[in-house]
Amino acid sequence: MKKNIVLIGYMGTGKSTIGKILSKELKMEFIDTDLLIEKNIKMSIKDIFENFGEKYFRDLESKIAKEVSKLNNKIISTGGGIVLRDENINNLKKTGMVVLLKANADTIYERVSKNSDRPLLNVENPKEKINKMLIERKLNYERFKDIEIETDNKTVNEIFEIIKENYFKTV
Ligand SMILES: Nc1ncnc2c1ncn2[C@@H]1O[C@H](COP(=O)(O)OP(=O)(O)OP(=O)(O)O)[C@@H](O)[C@H]1O
Ligand SMILES: O=C(O)C1=C[C@@H](O)[C@@H](O)[C@H](O)C1
Ligand SMILES: [Mg+2]
Repeated sequence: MKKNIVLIGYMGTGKSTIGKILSKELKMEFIDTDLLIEKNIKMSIKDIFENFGEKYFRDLESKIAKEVSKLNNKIISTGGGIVLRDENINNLKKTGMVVLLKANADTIYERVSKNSDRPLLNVENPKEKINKMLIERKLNYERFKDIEIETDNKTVNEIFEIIKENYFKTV
């Protein structure tokens, strides 16, 4: 029974992209908490935010975090705000190695600009919002990590290799 690999970090740091590679290469099932929420409620995250508000989304997210924490041998890519509630990340840490993916605001802005499906960044000045949120959330992201990776100047393959190496040291 192997530990999960749990990917945390701000939007656009590559959690879903790296998660899929880890899943394929390590032959561990891939779970994306954002996708799981959308599948369960049959609604996009954008529509959940618009129709029911952020609190409703966060409650769904906490429920999912608790559920997936019961699993083993999975690659779990999380929503960027999973660290906003201690209970979520405490649950995930029990069965998983927590990998924090980091990127600076310019890199994030460039990466998320390709896709406008992120309700919290649907504002007049997304770059300013990214900067503000990175500062507000810094401690939440840092507190629970087992390892952290700066992704700005790394290819997805380099990031994969770092996670793999660390993972096999711990299991
Ligand atoms: N190391 C990298 N180098 C270059 N591009 C990257 C890297 N990692 C991710 N990307 C690109 O950045 C974009 C965002 O990546 P991804 O969707 O995986 O982020 P995320 O952390 O899952 O975001 P969210 O929290 O919003 O779900 C994608 O277009 C992806 O191809
Ligand atoms: O950083 C956040 O708060 C979010 C990140 C996305 O993954 C989604 O979970 C949602 O758009 C909220
Ligand atoms: Mg994602």
